[in-house]
Amino acid sequence: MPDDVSPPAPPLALSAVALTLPSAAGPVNILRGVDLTVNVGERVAVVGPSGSGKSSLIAVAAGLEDPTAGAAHLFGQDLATLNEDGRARLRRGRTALVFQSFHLLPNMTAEENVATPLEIAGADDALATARAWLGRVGLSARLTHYPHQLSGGEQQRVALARALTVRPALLFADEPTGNLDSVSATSVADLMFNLVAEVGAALVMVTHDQALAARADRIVRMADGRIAS
Ligand SMILES: Nc1ncnc2c1ncn2[C@@H]1O[C@H](COP(=O)(O)OP(=O)(O)OP(=O)(O)O)[C@@H](O)[C@H]1O
Repeated sequence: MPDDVSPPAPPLALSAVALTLPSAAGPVNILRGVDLTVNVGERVAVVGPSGSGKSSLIAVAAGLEDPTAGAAHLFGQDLATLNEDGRARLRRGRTALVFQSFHLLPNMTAEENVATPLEIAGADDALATARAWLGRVGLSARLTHYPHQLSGGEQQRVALARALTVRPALLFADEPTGNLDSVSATSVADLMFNLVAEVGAALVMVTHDQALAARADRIVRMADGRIAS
């Protein structure tokens, strides 16, 4: 390899990240010095007791919350050096989020939900691509159904299609199977791991499910706002 080809920046690098938020009872130290680097294509599970800061870590990593101290880099860019627009541009198309409670737009059909990020990205064939992705997640027969007409597992499969259709380099998933029965959870997890591998995305996944965590390349355990191991 020529000397001037440097390796790609890690999709995510957090260093000494602290997050303190105000509350009626005074400031709460939610994250207390988190160091975490996620490499290209790496799948990381974040586990730990309730309240240990797992969702807050995702919020900072995804640029939804500003760290009080420390630095968060996405694809080598320090988020602190970017304004709101710059962060949105950096995230758009390169990161995606899947939540426990699906977060589909209720007034849009399944295919419209999946097409939306493609339209925002300026794709010409957004609806056709959305339909193809819904086929990939086994929902060809549900294209024009609204979220309330879909089961939880189906809604999460729509959310996965919506997240991955833009072929992000980094997927955040916060309890992606937390609201699903065990059969749906397994099928959503299988799809998520297959699709993440196919698009070459790194994955940062918060979960209470030990079997799901065990499928990751690495498990990070949080306790009291820190990475314990
Ligand atoms: N906006 C906020 N203001 C004050 N405290 C907050 C805020 N958001 C979260 N917290 C507190 O920060 C701590 C960490 O919350 P977080 O949601 O990150 O934990 P978690 O590990 O994801 O928990 P769970 O597994 O229950 O979802 C909790 O004690 C929570 O009450």
